[in-house]
Amino acid sequence: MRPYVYLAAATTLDGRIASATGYSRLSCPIDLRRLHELRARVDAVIVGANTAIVDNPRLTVRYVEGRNPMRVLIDGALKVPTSLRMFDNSAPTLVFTTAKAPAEKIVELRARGVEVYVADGEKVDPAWVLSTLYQRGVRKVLLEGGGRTNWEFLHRCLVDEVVLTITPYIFGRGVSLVEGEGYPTKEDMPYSLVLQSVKTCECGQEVVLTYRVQCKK
Ligand SMILES: NC(=O)C1=CN([C@@H]2O[C@H](COP(=O)(O)OP(=O)(O)OC[C@H]3O[C@@H](n4cnc5c(N)ncnc54)[C@H](O)[C@@H]3O)[C@@H](O)[C@H]2O)C=CC1
Ligand SMILES: Nc1nc(O)c(N)c(N[C@@H]2O[C@H](COP(=O)(O)O)[C@@H](O)[C@H]2O)n1
Repeated sequence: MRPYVYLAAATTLDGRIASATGYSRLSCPIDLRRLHELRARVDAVIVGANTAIVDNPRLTVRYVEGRNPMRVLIDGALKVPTSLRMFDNSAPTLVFTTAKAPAEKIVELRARGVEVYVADGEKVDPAWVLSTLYQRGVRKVLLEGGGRTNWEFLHRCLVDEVVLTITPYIFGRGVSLVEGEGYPTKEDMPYSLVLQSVKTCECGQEVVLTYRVQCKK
């Protein structure tokens, strides 16, 4: 069993979630409130190591009333600094890593109240992350990127809904919504995307698309 998984992101018109320099502040304030409403509705929010390093996110609920979700970091080599804001104790925080992680970093994080799970293999299996969260009572998860982590979940059909805000920018280069090995044709995609809703943001410049992800298997 696994939780229901939302993938949320803001992209430019050319599908980037960040510029080549890592700049990613795309959403308008109204869209950020929508994101925080979603955070308040889920039990856990997941990010990958690069997002944690580049954005140093808090991953808390601040722009609306609501409880903070559990924060989950996936970082196979545990390359993030232990000074990240997400380790500040303002919400329960879990790290999924592998035996490649420096032992002293694991000790330090555990001493600071962060729960660290160490996978057996070379990589962290996203299905294992989700089943572990489910066993802990997590029923809804928000995947907040970045591109590589989005691929890791989408490629395995572990996302149920994509909530995408299209913003009026074009970067030309940078990090795409999904960064993986890719598919040669649309037929090779292991899932179909079914449009659920199209909403113009109250700011008048952004469009929020919601797609259901249907696994082909
Ligand atoms: N505009 C938006 O909505 C958002 C933008 N971003 C941007 O995305 C960029 C980062 O994206 P990416 O570079 O694609 O990196 P990412 O944030 O997806 O992190 C990838 C890293 O996470 C770890 N990781 C992920 N899955 C793993 C697995 N299964 N096993 C082991 N380790 C795993 C690895 O260290 C991997 O190198 C940042 O610039 C950030 O600002 C991130 C989230 C939302
Ligand atoms: N939905 C969305 N829109 C944007 O414009 C964004 N930049 C992001 N980024 C995500 O939010 C995290 C920052 O969270 P805090 O404000 O620090 O709580 C960032 O790391 C991305 O996961 N998302």
